[in-house]
Amino acid sequence: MTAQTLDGRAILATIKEELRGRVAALAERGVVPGLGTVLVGEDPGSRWYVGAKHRDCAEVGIHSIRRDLPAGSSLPEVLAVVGELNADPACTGFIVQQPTGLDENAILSAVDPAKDVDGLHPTNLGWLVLGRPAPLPCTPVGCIELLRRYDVPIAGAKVVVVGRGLTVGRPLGLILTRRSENATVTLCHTGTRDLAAEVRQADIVIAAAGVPGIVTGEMVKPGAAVLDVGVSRVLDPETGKGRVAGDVADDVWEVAGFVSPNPGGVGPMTRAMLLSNVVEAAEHAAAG
Ligand SMILES: Nc1nc(=O)c2c([nH]1)NC[C@@H]1CN(c3ccc(C(=O)N[C@@H](CCC(=O)O)C(=O)O)cc3)C=[N+]21
Repeated sequence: MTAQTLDGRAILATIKEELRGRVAALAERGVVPGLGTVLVGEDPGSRWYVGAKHRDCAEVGIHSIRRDLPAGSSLPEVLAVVGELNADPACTGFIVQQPTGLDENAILSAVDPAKDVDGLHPTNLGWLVLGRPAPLPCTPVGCIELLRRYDVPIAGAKVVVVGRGLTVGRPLGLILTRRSENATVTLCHTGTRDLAAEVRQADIVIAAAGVPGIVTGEMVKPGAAVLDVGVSRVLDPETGKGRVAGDVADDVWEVAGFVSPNPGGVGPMTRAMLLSNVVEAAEHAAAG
Protein backbone atom coordinates (compact mmCIF):
# COMPACT_ATOMS: atom_id res chain seq x y z
CA MET A 1 0.00 0.00 0.00
CA THR A 2 1.26 3.45 -0.80
CA ALA A 3 -0.37 6.38 0.91
CA GLN A 4 -2.18 9.14 -0.93
CA THR A 5 -0.37 12.48 -0.71
CA LEU A 6 -2.09 15.25 1.25
CA ASP A 7 -0.80 17.97 -1.04
CA GLY A 8 -0.56 21.20 0.94
CA ARG A 9 0.92 23.14 -1.98
CA ALA A 10 -2.04 22.30 -4.21
CA ILE A 11 -4.55 23.22 -1.49
CA LEU A 12 -2.69 26.49 -0.83
CA ALA A 13 -3.14 27.36 -4.53
CA THR A 14 -6.88 26.57 -4.31
CA ILE A 15 -7.32 28.63 -1.14
CA LYS A 16 -5.48 31.58 -2.70
CA GLU A 17 -7.94 31.45 -5.58
CA GLU A 18 -10.88 31.44 -3.14
CA LEU A 19 -9.41 34.34 -1.17
CA ARG A 20 -8.87 36.43 -4.32
CA GLY A 21 -12.65 36.53 -4.71
CA ARG A 22 -13.17 37.69 -1.11
CA VAL A 23 -10.41 40.30 -1.48
CA ALA A 24 -12.11 41.59 -4.66
CA ALA A 25 -15.43 41.88 -2.80
CA LEU A 26 -13.69 43.89 -0.06
CA ALA A 27 -12.04 46.10 -2.70
CA GLU A 28 -15.49 47.05 -4.01
CA ARG A 29 -16.18 48.47 -0.55
CA GLY A 30 -12.83 50.30 -0.56
CA VAL A 31 -11.15 47.88 1.87
CA VAL A 32 -7.67 46.43 1.26
CA PRO A 33 -6.53 43.83 3.83
CA GLY A 34 -2.97 44.33 5.08
CA LEU A 35 -0.65 41.77 6.71
CA GLY A 36 2.25 42.95 8.85
CA THR A 37 5.25 40.80 9.75
CA VAL A 38 7.87 41.49 12.37
CA LEU A 39 11.11 39.54 12.07
CA VAL A 40 13.98 39.77 14.55
CA GLY A 41 17.44 38.63 13.43
CA GLU A 42 18.93 36.82 10.47
CA ASP A 43 17.85 33.16 10.82
CA PRO A 44 17.65 31.90 7.20
CA GLY A 45 14.63 29.66 7.84
CA SER A 46 12.65 32.49 9.46
CA ARG A 47 13.63 34.88 6.65
CA TRP A 48 12.36 32.35 4.09
CA TYR A 49 8.99 31.92 5.85
CA VAL A 50 8.48 35.66 6.14
CA GLY A 51 9.46 36.22 2.49
CA ALA A 52 7.02 33.48 1.41
CA LYS A 53 4.19 35.15 3.37
CA HIS A 54 4.80 38.44 1.53
CA ARG A 55 4.85 36.69 -1.87
CA ASP A 56 1.57 34.95 -0.95
CA CYS A 57 0.01 38.32 -0.06
CA ALA A 58 1.05 39.84 -3.38
CA GLU A 59 -0.62 36.96 -5.25
CA VAL A 60 -3.90 37.36 -3.39
CA GLY A 61 -4.08 41.17 -3.42
CA ILE A 62 -3.30 41.62 0.28
CA HIS A 63 -1.15 44.66 1.07
CA SER A 64 1.89 43.71 3.16
CA ILE A 65 4.03 45.56 5.63
CA ARG A 66 7.42 44.12 6.50
CA ARG A 67 9.39 45.18 9.58
CA ASP A 68 12.79 43.47 9.89
CA LEU A 69 14.76 44.23 13.04
CA PRO A 70 18.43 43.40 13.57
CA ALA A 71 19.59 40.47 15.69
CA GLY A 72 20.04 41.59 19.28
CA SER A 73 17.05 43.97 19.21
CA SER A 74 15.66 44.49 22.70
CA LEU A 75 12.16 43.71 23.98
CA PRO A 76 11.26 47.44 24.19
CA GLU A 77 12.37 47.88 20.55
CA VAL A 78 10.16 45.00 19.42
CA LEU A 79 7.24 46.24 21.54
CA ALA A 80 7.59 49.69 19.95
CA VAL A 81 7.09 48.13 16.48
CA VAL A 82 4.14 46.10 17.79
CA GLY A 83 2.62 49.36 19.03
CA GLU A 84 3.09 50.98 15.61
CA LEU A 85 1.36 48.10 13.82
CA ASN A 86 -1.46 48.09 16.39
CA ALA A 87 -2.03 51.76 15.52
CA ASP A 88 -1.57 51.48 11.73
CA PRO A 89 -4.97 51.45 9.97
CA ALA A 90 -3.37 49.89 6.85
CA CYS A 91 -2.41 46.84 8.94
CA THR A 92 -5.41 44.53 9.35
CA GLY A 93 -3.42 41.92 11.22
CA PHE A 94 0.18 41.00 11.92
CA ILE A 95 2.52 38.37 13.32
CA VAL A 96 5.80 38.51 15.18
CA GLN A 97 7.78 35.61 13.74
CA GLN A 98 8.95 33.19 16.46
CA PRO A 99 11.47 32.55 17.85
CA THR A 100 12.57 36.08 18.67
CA GLY A 101 14.90 35.07 21.49
CA LEU A 102 12.92 37.50 23.67
CA ASP A 103 9.98 37.06 26.07
CA GLU A 104 7.42 35.64 23.58
CA ASN A 105 4.54 35.98 26.06
CA ALA A 106 5.27 39.67 26.54
CA ILE A 107 5.28 40.14 22.75
CA LEU A 108 2.13 38.09 22.11
CA SER A 109 0.27 39.94 24.88
CA ALA A 110 1.14 43.33 23.36
CA VAL A 111 -0.56 42.58 20.02
CA ASP A 112 -4.09 43.97 19.65
CA PRO A 113 -6.20 40.76 19.90
CA ALA A 114 -8.28 41.95 16.92
CA LYS A 115 -5.06 42.07 14.83
CA ASP A 116 -3.70 38.74 16.13
CA VAL A 117 -3.75 36.69 12.92
CA ASP A 118 -1.52 34.08 14.62
CA GLY A 119 -4.34 33.33 17.06
CA LEU A 120 -1.80 33.15 19.86
CA HIS A 121 -2.78 36.17 21.99
CA PRO A 122 -3.82 35.02 25.49
CA THR A 123 -7.29 36.49 24.91
CA ASN A 124 -7.78 34.54 21.69
CA LEU A 125 -6.44 31.31 23.18
CA GLY A 126 -8.80 31.97 26.09
CA TRP A 127 -11.76 32.36 23.72
CA LEU A 128 -10.77 29.04 22.14
CA VAL A 129 -10.95 27.34 25.56
CA LEU A 130 -14.26 29.08 26.31
CA GLY A 131 -15.76 28.23 22.91
CA ARG A 132 -16.29 31.70 21.45
CA PRO A 133 -15.23 32.46 17.85
CA ALA A 134 -11.85 34.22 17.66
CA PRO A 135 -8.79 34.02 15.39
CA LEU A 136 -7.32 30.50 15.55
CA PRO A 137 -3.66 29.44 15.31
CA CYS A 138 -2.66 28.84 11.69
CA THR A 139 -0.82 25.51 11.85
CA PRO A 140 -3.52 23.57 13.78
CA VAL A 141 -6.30 24.90 11.56
CA GLY A 142 -4.13 24.17 8.52
CA CYS A 143 -3.91 20.52 9.61
CA ILE A 144 -7.69 20.29 9.95
CA GLU A 145 -8.33 22.07 6.64
CA LEU A 146 -5.91 19.73 4.85
CA LEU A 147 -7.81 16.69 6.18
CA ARG A 148 -11.16 18.25 5.22
CA ARG A 149 -10.06 18.98 1.66
CA TYR A 150 -9.24 15.28 1.20
CA ASP A 151 -12.49 14.13 2.88
CA VAL A 152 -10.66 12.41 5.74
CA PRO A 153 -13.39 12.06 8.40
CA ILE A 154 -12.61 13.94 11.62
CA ALA A 155 -15.89 13.64 13.56
CA GLY A 156 -15.70 10.47 15.62
CA ALA A 157 -12.10 9.80 14.63
CA LYS A 158 -9.42 8.91 17.14
CA VAL A 159 -6.68 11.47 16.73
CA VAL A 160 -3.26 11.14 18.32
CA VAL A 161 -1.29 14.38 18.45
CA VAL A 162 2.41 13.96 19.20
CA GLY A 163 3.69 17.22 20.68
CA ARG A 164 2.20 19.70 23.14
CA GLY A 165 3.81 22.94 21.99
CA LEU A 166 2.03 26.28 22.12
CA THR A 167 1.80 26.78 18.36
CA VAL A 168 0.64 23.29 17.30
CA GLY A 169 -0.08 20.41 19.69
CA ARG A 170 -1.70 22.27 22.59
CA PRO A 171 -4.20 24.27 20.50
CA LEU A 172 -4.85 21.28 18.19
CA GLY A 173 -6.22 19.33 21.13
CA LEU A 174 -8.54 22.22 21.95
CA ILE A 175 -9.74 22.70 18.37
CA LEU A 176 -10.25 19.01 17.54
CA THR A 177 -12.38 18.41 20.63
CA ARG A 178 -14.82 21.24 19.83
CA ARG A 179 -18.32 20.13 18.91
CA SER A 180 -17.71 21.26 15.33
CA GLU A 181 -14.77 18.84 14.94
CA ASN A 182 -15.91 16.18 17.42
CA ALA A 183 -12.70 14.14 17.40
CA THR A 184 -11.46 12.08 20.33
CA VAL A 185 -7.95 13.32 21.03
CA THR A 186 -4.96 11.86 22.82
CA LEU A 187 -2.26 14.47 23.34
CA CYS A 188 1.13 12.74 23.54
CA HIS A 189 4.66 14.08 23.88
CA THR A 190 8.25 12.87 24.06
CA GLY A 191 7.66 11.73 27.65
CA THR A 192 4.67 9.50 26.78
CA ARG A 193 5.34 6.03 28.22
CA ASP A 194 4.38 3.85 25.27
CA LEU A 195 4.04 6.18 22.30
CA ALA A 196 3.76 3.29 19.80
CA ALA A 197 0.73 1.88 21.64
CA GLU A 198 -1.00 5.28 21.58
CA VAL A 199 -0.23 5.98 17.90
CA ARG A 200 -1.43 2.52 16.87
CA GLN A 201 -4.99 3.39 18.02
CA ALA A 202 -5.21 6.45 15.81
CA ASP A 203 -7.25 7.03 12.67
CA ILE A 204 -5.35 10.33 12.35
CA VAL A 205 -1.81 10.95 13.61
CA ILE A 206 -0.44 14.49 13.81
CA ALA A 207 3.31 14.45 14.39
CA ALA A 208 4.40 17.79 15.83
CA ALA A 209 7.12 16.95 18.33
CA GLY A 210 10.08 18.31 16.37
CA VAL A 211 11.87 14.97 16.66
CA PRO A 212 13.00 13.58 13.27
CA GLY A 213 11.27 10.29 12.42
CA ILE A 214 9.52 9.92 15.80
CA VAL A 215 6.50 8.32 14.05
CA THR A 216 7.51 5.14 12.23
CA GLY A 217 5.63 2.72 9.97
CA GLU A 218 5.36 -0.01 12.57
CA MET A 219 3.53 2.42 14.93
CA VAL A 220 0.83 3.36 12.41
CA LYS A 221 -2.52 1.63 11.91
CA PRO A 222 -2.90 0.57 8.27
CA GLY A 223 -4.92 3.15 6.35
CA ALA A 224 -4.50 5.94 8.92
CA ALA A 225 -3.93 9.58 7.91
CA VAL A 226 -0.57 10.91 9.09
CA LEU A 227 0.36 14.59 9.10
CA ASP A 228 4.03 15.56 9.35
CA VAL A 229 4.30 18.92 11.09
CA GLY A 230 7.74 18.75 12.72
CA VAL A 231 10.56 20.68 11.11
CA SER A 232 14.12 19.89 12.21
CA ARG A 233 17.27 20.97 10.45
CA VAL A 234 19.67 18.03 10.16
CA LEU A 235 22.92 17.31 8.33
CA ASP A 236 22.48 14.70 5.62
CA PRO A 237 25.16 12.06 6.35
CA GLU A 238 25.49 11.27 2.62
CA THR A 239 25.78 14.78 1.18
CA GLY A 240 27.03 16.59 4.29
CA LYS A 241 24.49 19.33 3.54
CA GLY A 242 21.75 20.65 5.79
CA ARG A 243 18.17 19.64 5.04
CA VAL A 244 14.72 19.62 6.65
CA ALA A 245 13.73 16.43 8.47
CA GLY A 246 10.12 15.81 9.44
CA ASP A 247 8.69 13.84 12.36
CA VAL A 248 7.38 11.08 10.07
CA ALA A 249 9.72 8.27 8.95
CA ASP A 250 9.72 7.28 5.28
CA ASP A 251 8.33 3.78 5.94
CA VAL A 252 5.01 5.32 7.10
CA TRP A 253 4.10 5.79 3.42
CA GLU A 254 3.88 2.00 3.04
CA VAL A 255 1.34 1.63 5.86
CA ALA A 256 -0.75 4.81 6.01
CA GLY A 257 -3.73 5.69 3.81
CA PHE A 258 -2.79 9.39 3.61
CA VAL A 259 0.44 11.20 4.41
CA SER A 260 1.28 14.89 4.26
CA PRO A 261 4.77 15.32 2.82
CA ASN A 262 7.27 17.62 4.48
CA PRO A 263 8.01 19.98 2.83
CA GLY A 264 4.85 20.41 0.76
CA GLY A 265 2.21 19.52 3.35
CA VAL A 266 1.35 21.42 6.52
CA GLY A 267 3.85 24.28 5.91
CA PRO A 268 1.95 25.71 2.92
CA MET A 269 -1.34 25.14 4.79
CA THR A 270 -0.03 27.30 7.66
CA ARG A 271 0.50 30.10 5.15
CA ALA A 272 -2.97 29.54 3.66
CA MET A 273 -4.60 29.88 7.09
CA LEU A 274 -2.61 33.05 7.82
CA LEU A 275 -3.94 34.62 4.61
CA SER A 276 -7.41 33.45 5.51
CA ASN A 277 -7.15 34.97 9.02
CA VAL A 278 -6.10 38.31 7.49
CA VAL A 279 -9.03 38.36 5.04
CA GLU A 280 -11.41 37.35 7.81
CA ALA A 281 -10.10 40.10 10.10
CA ALA A 282 -10.60 42.63 7.27
CA GLU A 283 -14.18 41.38 6.72
CA HIS A 284 -14.90 41.74 10.45
CA ALA A 285 -13.41 45.23 10.52
CA ALA A 286 -15.41 46.24 7.41
CA ALA A 287 -18.63 44.92 8.95
CA GLY A 288 -17.94 47.20 11.92
N1 LIG B 1 4.52 33.96 14.86
C1 LIG B 1 4.76 32.88 14.12
N2 LIG B 1 3.78 32.38 13.34
C2 LIG B 1 4.01 31.27 12.56
O1 LIG B 1 3.11 30.79 11.86
C3 LIG B 1 5.32 30.68 12.59
C4 LIG B 1 6.29 31.25 13.42
N3 LIG B 1 5.98 32.33 14.17
N4 LIG B 1 7.52 30.71 13.49
C5 LIG B 1 7.90 29.56 12.71
C6 LIG B 1 6.73 28.71 12.32
C7 LIG B 1 7.00 27.84 11.13
N5 LIG B 1 6.08 28.28 10.10
C8 LIG B 1 6.07 27.81 8.79
C9 LIG B 1 5.39 28.45 7.79
C10 LIG B 1 5.46 28.00 6.48
C11 LIG B 1 6.21 26.90 6.15
C12 LIG B 1 6.30 26.47 4.73
O2 LIG B 1 5.59 26.97 3.90
N6 LIG B 1 7.18 25.52 4.41
C13 LIG B 1 7.32 25.03 3.07
C14 LIG B 1 8.76 25.08 2.58
C15 LIG B 1 9.76 24.49 3.53
C16 LIG B 1 11.18 24.49 2.99
O3 LIG B 1 11.40 24.00 1.87
O4 LIG B 1 12.06 24.99 3.73
C17 LIG B 1 6.82 23.59 3.00
O5 LIG B 1 6.63 22.96 4.04
O6 LIG B 1 6.60 23.11 1.91
C18 LIG B 1 6.87 26.24 7.13
C19 LIG B 1 6.79 26.67 8.45
C20 LIG B 1 5.33 29.31 10.58
N7 LIG B 1 5.65 29.57 11.85
